[in-house]
Amino acid sequence: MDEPKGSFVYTPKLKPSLAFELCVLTGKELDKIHSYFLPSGTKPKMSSTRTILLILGFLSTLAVIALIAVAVTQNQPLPKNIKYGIVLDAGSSHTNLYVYEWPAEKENDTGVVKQVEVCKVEGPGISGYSHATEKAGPSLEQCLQQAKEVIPSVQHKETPVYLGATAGMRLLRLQNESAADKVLSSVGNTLRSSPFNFQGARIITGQEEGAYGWITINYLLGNFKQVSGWKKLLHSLKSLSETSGALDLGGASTQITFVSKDPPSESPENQLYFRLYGKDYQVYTHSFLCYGKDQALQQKLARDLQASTSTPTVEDSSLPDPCFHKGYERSINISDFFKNPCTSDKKKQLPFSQLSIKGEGDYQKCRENIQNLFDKSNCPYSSCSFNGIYLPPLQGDFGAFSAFYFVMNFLNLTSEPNPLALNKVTSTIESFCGRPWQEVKTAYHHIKEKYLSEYCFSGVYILSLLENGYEFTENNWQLIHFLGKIGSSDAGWTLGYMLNLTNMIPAEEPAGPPLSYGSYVGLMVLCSLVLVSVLLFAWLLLHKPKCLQKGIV
Ligand SMILES: Nc1ccn([C@@H]2O[C@H](COP(=O)(O)OP(=O)(O)OP(=O)(O)O)[C@@H](O)[C@H]2O)c(=O)n1
Ligand SMILES: [Ca+2]
Repeated sequence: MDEPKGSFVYTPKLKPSLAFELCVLTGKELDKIHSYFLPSGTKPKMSSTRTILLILGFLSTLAVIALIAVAVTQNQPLPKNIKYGIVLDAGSSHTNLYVYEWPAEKENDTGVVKQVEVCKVEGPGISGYSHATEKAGPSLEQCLQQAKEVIPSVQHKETPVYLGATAGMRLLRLQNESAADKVLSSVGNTLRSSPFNFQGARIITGQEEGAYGWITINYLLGNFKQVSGWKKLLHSLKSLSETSGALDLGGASTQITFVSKDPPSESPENQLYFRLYGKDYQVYTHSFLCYGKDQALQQKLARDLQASTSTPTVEDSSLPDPCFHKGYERSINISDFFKNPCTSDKKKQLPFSQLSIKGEGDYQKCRENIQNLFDKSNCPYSSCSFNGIYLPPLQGDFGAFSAFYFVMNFLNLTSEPNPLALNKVTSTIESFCGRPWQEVKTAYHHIKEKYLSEYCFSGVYILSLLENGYEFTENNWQLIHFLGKIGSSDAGWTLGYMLNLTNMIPAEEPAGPPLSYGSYVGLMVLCSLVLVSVLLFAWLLLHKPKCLQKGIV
């Protein structure tokens, strides 16, 4: 087709509206179209109103496109400015270093901080350096080096580093305060001389350990999420169990933390009050020192020794133990054994310095044996867990982590999303304990002997702690979820500790834009589409194509 000439210059952009009219072309209409292309000087037949409308329509479409383009580009999230934080979990059995990262501009949102690195420090926990306190700090060097490689060097100086020590150091402080101080000062010196921003090395309380574990899992599960509009209404209708309880089992202590319904606490030392993202939480927590799985075993052995000193077996320095596999033997140094505050009250003069433990692999006897660790004889409150410690009625779901997870995961008992029934868990542990040590060792040769030899004891201990100690039953057992990680982050107290110390959890809901970025763009697109449709409709009304007039289409 020849290029149209003349004063009415054909604009290709008008083509779509013309094409629309070409639905039914009569001879008369073709003439009309031809008239658009008449040379200059020839008066086009199209009315001036229609021309104006066409131009207006075209301009509006352009405006809408421009509007969307501007909205999308102008409100694009800024390139990520990442911040980092380091927490060292100085546990009784070992130290872990965690590196967390989060986008700087979203500091107060929920669920934005995630773990990007974990480094297991070689050797024992820092409380294990009580005889060589100056070596505690240097033991952390290798993991600090790893953190230096993960975090960009320009950000080293601004990256906070915290060390929190738990039950191992609480015990060392009870046993030898000056050794505990020296260990803390050694690790403090090492961290101070690292390129990071040292924020302190201290022994955290059992209450803090419980509280920060609870904050960690609820933060990671998104239970503190800020909600608005109709979701807020739904949220307020939900029951109190919108947070998950936290069960933490370490080597030296264990913690239980959950939102309790009972308003006035009978035992104020177990009660914590939080205001997080504009919501109040009344949280029950308790930490049992000496009830971590390593110390519980020490307590059990001390009791067994005490009970059997009069029996001839102990004279030949060997002690049968139903919680170890048949054929397993372990030797224990008696003088070290009773220095521990968890066993010192059971101290006995024994005619030998080494005790040999001989496994029997008997679940029932082991269970009865362990049950004695939980004294249920006196309770000064309306309800107790054990040893006269207040426990309100259990409430909602629980996340069970650390050694709860390590042990249950080894025994294949962490099934999610459908947790196993209590009788299945019991029978699995019972049959595992009944397997001879040689068979277990061969089947799991890749697992450290220290861990492997104790999974029978630990499995029975976990059952006893949850069933006898906290009184979980077959009815609420499946509310316990054994979890190691949530997303990429380990479940534990460290994340909650850092969130708190960096003020990343606000008490009040931060004022944010009423709409999220996605909803904003969506709304813009919708409004624009409505506008275009209205314009198109108006144009159609004023310029009815023949096909519509005749009802052909
Ligand atoms: N794969 C693993 C890893 C650890 N463990 C055991 O789990 C316990 C340690 O649990 P952890 O939560 O790391 O305890 P700590 O933090 O060291 O101790 P605490 O919190 O009491 O200070 C130890 O008995 C350790 O032998 C295990 O059985 N299997
Ligand atoms: Ca721990």
